[in-house]
Amino acid sequence: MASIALRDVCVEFPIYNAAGRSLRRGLLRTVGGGLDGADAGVVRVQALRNVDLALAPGDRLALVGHNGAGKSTLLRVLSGAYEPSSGEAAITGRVASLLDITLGMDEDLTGRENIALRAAFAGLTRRELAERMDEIAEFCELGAFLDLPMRTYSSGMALRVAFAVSTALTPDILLIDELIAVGDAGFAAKARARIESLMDRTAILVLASHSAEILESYCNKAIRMEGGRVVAAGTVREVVGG
Ligand SMILES: Nc1ncnc2c1ncn2[C@@H]1O[C@H](COP(=O)(O)OP(=O)(O)OP(=O)(O)O)[C@@H](O)[C@H]1O
Repeated sequence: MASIALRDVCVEFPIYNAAGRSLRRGLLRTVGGGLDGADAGVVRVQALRNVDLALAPGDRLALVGHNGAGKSTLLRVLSGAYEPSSGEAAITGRVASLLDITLGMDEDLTGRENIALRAAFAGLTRRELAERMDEIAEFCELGAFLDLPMRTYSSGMALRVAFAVSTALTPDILLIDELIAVGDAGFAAKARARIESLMDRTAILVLASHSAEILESYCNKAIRMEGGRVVAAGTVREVVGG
């Protein structure tokens, strides 16, 4: 069964070449996170501080907070991309994350080869991939381009491939950092429908967004982050409005 349990999770990024006073002062004025400059020459950005979170099937969590509050860092901990610097993160279930979706695509491989590579990373078996390849290829609407190296693609074409494969499998846990429009108007409508269907089918959804309207339509609970901490939790209306 899908579940997320974070206990006292902290994530910090040590920055080793930030000894200069002006840089340090500059960093201290930044919008989010938190800084601990205790060690000589090392500034530590505290991206998450003592975060506790428990989610079960049926939970659709909205992540709210200003730029730099820690939302993306939290999503990356949930995706397994970041290990907590301290505390514990226990994530059970197959995770699909729509974060940095084009990251790791190899420009020298064809779109089809990149799909196979990404599918393998996402945990699809060869058989699952074989069953889904035609549908993924069709969804991209790239015709013969799918068998050309991705360096011949426009950025929108690369995004179509990344999006199609990232959304090809029903996950237990779905992580989304802003619902971005993918491609031109026609493709964007098709992409939104595909994400909505995925959101309906996943057991747990975590969605970070700056849009109250989007969060209210898709989520049933919310947390607000500030300086890497969870500062409020409740219904979407309470947290987004507060
Ligand atoms: N790789 C990194 N190295 C150093 N600091 C980082 C790194 N990633 C994030 N941070 C810092 O951690 C803090 C939280 O950043 P994060 O990206 O999680 O915020 P966010 O809430 O997602 O913001 P946004 O709404 O702008 O996407 C910020 O202060 C940011 O500068």
